[in-house]
Amino acid sequence: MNALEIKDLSMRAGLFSVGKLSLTIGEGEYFTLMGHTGSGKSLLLKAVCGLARIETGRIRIHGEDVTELEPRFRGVGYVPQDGGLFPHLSVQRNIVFPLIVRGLSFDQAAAETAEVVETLGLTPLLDRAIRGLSGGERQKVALARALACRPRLLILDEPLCSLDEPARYEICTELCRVQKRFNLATLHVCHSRAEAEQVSDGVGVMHGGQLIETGVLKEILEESGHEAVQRLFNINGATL
Ligand SMILES: Nc1ncnc2c1ncn2[C@@H]1O[C@H](COP(=O)(O)OP(=O)(O)OP(=O)(O)O)[C@@H](O)[C@H]1O
Repeated sequence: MNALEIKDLSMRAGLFSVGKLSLTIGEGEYFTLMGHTGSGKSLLLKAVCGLARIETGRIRIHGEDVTELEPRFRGVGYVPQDGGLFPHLSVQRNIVFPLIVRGLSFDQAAAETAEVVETLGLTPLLDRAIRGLSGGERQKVALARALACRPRLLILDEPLCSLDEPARYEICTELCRVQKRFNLATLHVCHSRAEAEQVSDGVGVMHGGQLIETGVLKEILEESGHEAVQRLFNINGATL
């Protein structure tokens, strides 16, 4: 069974429109969504999370039609572009937050998230304030919070854009490890070819609200005839 199936999705935001767009992500697959700024990547992620209204189409997660479901019932772990952490709460309070909202006590939520905290090496940081954390540490906390509810699908919107190359490489390695550990299908928006090469099983390229390429990155780089793809990856001297 596929982890995510998007069929004939269309949506609007102001003057911008997306679609009709179809995309399938397999069980345990790490799928990276790329494209120039303003091509509709974040809108698509928000539609899958249930945070943006769609006009047509269906969204299925592990076979269940979630098109009409509220975000909290979709089983999606979402890391937004800015991480979305609560600055006034400690690291641990941030991580357990989604479980507290669902009615668990703090102790239950702490026990439930212990494995994720341990896997991401966050135990020494649990009592720290968000304010003093490095960019990489914040990204790990945001990731732990997204994993807290044991999602069926992980969605990451440019989670590493504020990091320098070594930190990005380290977190990418960590991401891959966690993703494989939990066999979690992942949809990850990124702008970095190096990042996409490091983590992806499959890649999609968006342009003007359309998904213009999907497949293995190496083949897209070698074979795509789309000018927008060639510009995105600076192929044949085409520049951004
Ligand atoms: N609420 C909104 N109202 C009006 N226009 C919107 C709204 N949300 C998004 N848009 C427009 O839709 C287009 C696509 O936005 P989106 O955030 O999906 O781009 P993106 O591909 O994620 O870009 P980036 O890589 O810069 O994050 C943009 O032109 C944006 O200005």
